[in-house]
Order: sequence, then C-alpha cells, then structure tokens
Amino acid sequence: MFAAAARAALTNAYRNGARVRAAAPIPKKFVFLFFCFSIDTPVAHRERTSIFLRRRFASRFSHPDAFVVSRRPDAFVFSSFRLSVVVTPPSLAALRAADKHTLVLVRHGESMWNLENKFTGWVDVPLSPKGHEEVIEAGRLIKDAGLLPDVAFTSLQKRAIRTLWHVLEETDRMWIPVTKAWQLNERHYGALQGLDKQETVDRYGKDQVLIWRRSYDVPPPVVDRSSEHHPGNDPREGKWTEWMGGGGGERGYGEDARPLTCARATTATATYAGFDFPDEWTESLKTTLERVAPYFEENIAPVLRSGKTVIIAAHGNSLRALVKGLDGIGEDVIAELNIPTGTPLVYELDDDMRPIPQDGSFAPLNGRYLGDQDAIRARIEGVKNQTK
Ligand SMILES: O=C(O)[C@H](O)COP(=O)(O)O
Repeated sequence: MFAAAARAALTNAYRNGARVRAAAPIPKKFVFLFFCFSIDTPVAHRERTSIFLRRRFASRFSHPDAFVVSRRPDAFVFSSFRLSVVVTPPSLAALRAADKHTLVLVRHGESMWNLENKFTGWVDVPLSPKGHEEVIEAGRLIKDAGLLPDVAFTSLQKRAIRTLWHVLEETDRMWIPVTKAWQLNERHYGALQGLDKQETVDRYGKDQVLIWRRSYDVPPPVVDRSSEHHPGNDPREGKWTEWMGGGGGERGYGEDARPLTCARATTATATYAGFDFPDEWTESLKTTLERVAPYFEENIAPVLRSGKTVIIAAHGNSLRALVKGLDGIGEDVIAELNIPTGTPLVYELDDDMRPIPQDGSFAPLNGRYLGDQDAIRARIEGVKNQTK
C-alpha cells in the first residue's frame, strides 16, 4: 500500500513536470519513497515518516541518517550516505496544486436587516428579495466555474441556510450532506443587536462603532439573560436539546466540536444549540475565531482532506474569522477586510490547509471571488460604508 501511494505521488509529480537528479543511479522505488515522503506528507508527519523510513530501510542503507531531507526554496534535497537526490519541480506551487482541496465560501445574500442597516448578529432574519437574487446568481457562478460541492456546512441562521439552499438548487446538489453548526453563526453582536447602525454612530461616534465592528478583540457591550438577545432565550434550541437528548448528531454539531467559551448543557432549558452560554454574552472577532477555527479544524478540514469539495454558507464575521486563520491575516489588516454578501469565494488548499495563491485574488485573501470583479469591489465598499 505504501509503495502504491509512493508510486501515485511520483506519477503525480512527473505529470506536473518534476525533474529528479541523482548523484548516483538510484533504484526507481527509492525515488518513489522520496516523493512520498516529501510531497504527499504533511509537514507535521514528516518526522514520523522519516523514522518509519529509517527503520524500514536501515538495513539497505546501513546508516541511521539514511534519509536526511532539507528543503531549498526551489527544490527538495534528499541525502543518504551513498547518494544525494535533488528534486526540482519547475514550480513547487504547481506540485502543491496537484493535490489541492477546494473550499467554496459564501456569505449569505443581503438580509432584511442588512437592508434596514441594523446590527444583526444572532437575530434570525430572512434574506431580502435582493438577497435571494444575489445567492441564486452565486449558485450560477459556482456552477459555471465547474465547482460541484460534495459536502455543505452552514450556520443555524436562516439567511445562511436559505443561501445554501439556493446555491445547492442552482448547482443541482440539493442531495449532498448538510451540517448546520452554531459555531458558523454570525458573530454575536451583544447589546448592539437590533440597533440601527447609523443611529449607533450618531450616538456613540464613528470611531467607537468602528472599534466594535472591526477591532480584533474589543467586543460590543454584553447582553445578560434578561435580554431577548441572550442565546439562552432562543426557545427552539431548547426543543432541539430535548429531541436529541442533549446531544448533537445530524442536526448540526459534531460530538467533538466543543466551543471554547461555553459548556454542553445538561438540561433542556435556557440553552442555545444544546450549549449553556455564560450569563453575559457578546463576541469579538477573536472569540468568534476561537469557535470557528476549532470547528473548521475538527469537522471540515478532514472532509476536505478526504478529497471532497466543501461549501460553507455563513456570515460576514464568521467568514472573516475563518479567512483570518486560513490566510494568516494580521490583527490590523483584518480590520480592513469586509466580505460582500452573496459572492462565492473559492479557496484551493493544500493538505496542511494552507491556501494556494490564485490569480485575481484580492489581497490579503488567497481565495478568488467569482463574478464581476468591479461589482464585487462595489459590494465590499457597501459593507464598509454601513457606518460612515
Ligand atoms: O450582524 C450583522 O449586523 C452583519 O451581518 C455583519 O455586520 P458588520 O458588517 O457590521 O460586522
């Protein structure tokens, strides 16, 4: 099996134009192993693989350091006591791209509260008529790009769920598995939820509102349990907990997808999605990332690594959190990043879930938006200007 994997890796590499130079003639099967080791193996596993190779082939190389690997910017170098091999693919990026995983992100279309310019957060508002149109178009763009999602994830919020439904309808993929998870919800906007964005600027000042909207770690004011906006006061979630016996399962969160900020509930009352939230609740982008990133890593990354094309229909800030992690965007830079409604954002990821840079992406993102690029820029400006 190992040899087969190595052979596949080498074939792949050759298909992408890799060249191999050896200081001494080497049996082909060792080349297979070199490739398997270097290219198909995520960085975290290389050391383990190296030990395995040393043990397995130590007798042939009769040297403890039979496989010393170093990586130059343009090549992989493998050495043993007898030989040295330099592998120089014309483009390492092309080689990485050979094993890429496709992730399609789409922020929900314009919602009724986007239209009315209100802070929304976890308030479950529907799409506006324009929002429906936007995401039908998003579905067409995804289809025209030849992207066929195999597995879908979305939040517990109808604007994202409806977005996903439209996209799956347009791509004729309504049958694929869909997981709904609160960890993909919009960032909870605390006591700002329901307030008019412009009136909030008039009352608190543009700078303060910008800090609440776009700073990395300053959360908006909290809500407590007396507020209708506290997650524990969302009645349908208590019912879910009763039906599911307090557990997760199909309805939307994996057994291991534990949030960092709240505990799984033991009773069916005053919970949201089966989780008991603290008495005071609000979220910054940082704390949003602290639930989005582990959810992605534990539940979505394995699906991508298995070769499936994944679509995530989510929200402005849960997606900002996700791309901050994927693209390694700094805290200051993320403050400038706005994600437009109803616009597919396509990532190609390597096995380590690092984005493979694509032509036409808008820095600091490595994913590329589908659609009319000028219209997308205008939409991004529109999000930014909600609090002028
Ligand atoms: O929750 C909201 O109000 C929006 O979906 C995102 O709002 P923002 O662009 O003001 O963060």
